[in-house]
Amino acid sequence: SSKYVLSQMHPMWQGPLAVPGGDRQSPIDIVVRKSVFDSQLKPLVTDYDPDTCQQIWNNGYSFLVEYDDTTDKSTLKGGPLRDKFRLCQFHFHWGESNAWGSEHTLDRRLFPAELHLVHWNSDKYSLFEEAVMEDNGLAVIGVFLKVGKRHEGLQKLVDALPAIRHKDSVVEFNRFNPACLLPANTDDYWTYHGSLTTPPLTESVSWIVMKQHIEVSHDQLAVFRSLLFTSAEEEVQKSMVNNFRVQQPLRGRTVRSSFT
Ligand SMILES: NS(=O)(=O)c1ccc(NC(=O)NCCO)cc1
Ligand SMILES: [Zn+2]
Repeated sequence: SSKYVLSQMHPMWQGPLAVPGGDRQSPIDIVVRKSVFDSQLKPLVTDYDPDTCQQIWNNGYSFLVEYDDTTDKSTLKGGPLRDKFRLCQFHFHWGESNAWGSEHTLDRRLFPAELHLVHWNSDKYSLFEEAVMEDNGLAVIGVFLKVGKRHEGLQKLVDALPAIRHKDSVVEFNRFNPACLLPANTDDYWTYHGSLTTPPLTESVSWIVMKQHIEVSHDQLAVFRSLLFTSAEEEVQKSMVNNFRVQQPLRGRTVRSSFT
């Protein structure tokens, strides 16, 4: 209806936000031929307990599926990581069209969306809020989405989205195993040191970007775009689209690959 202003550029995304001394900002363009194979990189080991899934909510930037991270029940280790990391939430970034939407790019190639599984170092810290301030306090797995066949595992999440259309809406969400959103091959990835891609943009993230994408249907992605940036009370509603940050300078960082 006319009440909904389509794909208003959300103020937060206009241009790269300068971060004082920000020389390891994310996202970046991964120049595949410039990535360096590192034989020391191990396969990722994820061990997610679907019973730790708690709620799904619209935080005004994306929608988050939050996990109980008070114990080591849903964890990530291996890969480039020395410690054990606890899953706290996952979310996505997407465009208003299938032509763009991802945060990272591969040789400048944009994907329609990108999944982020957010973990914090539970060997060293006792809370996300502590870990987010520390070098390598966080580990985020990035998975590219392409439009194709319907993703059966995603559908349970898609069906919950109409209930959290507006900013700050929350619904209970249980028994979802995020492993179903990982690609078949999780041995091949790129990794680099970077930052959160939304405020506070802290430079505490070991990024692990999967080489293999997952496929979701056009209709499933359209439901992501039916979410709103705005709360129910606001006069003008803004479609939640283009919630990605622009690529940031590499500043001499090396992107390592786990595969040749
Ligand atoms: N897009 S991103 O870099 O993966 C990212 C992850 C977590 C956050 N912040 C966060 O998780 N805050 C506290 C609990 O939600 C912000 C950005
Ligand atoms: Zn993200």
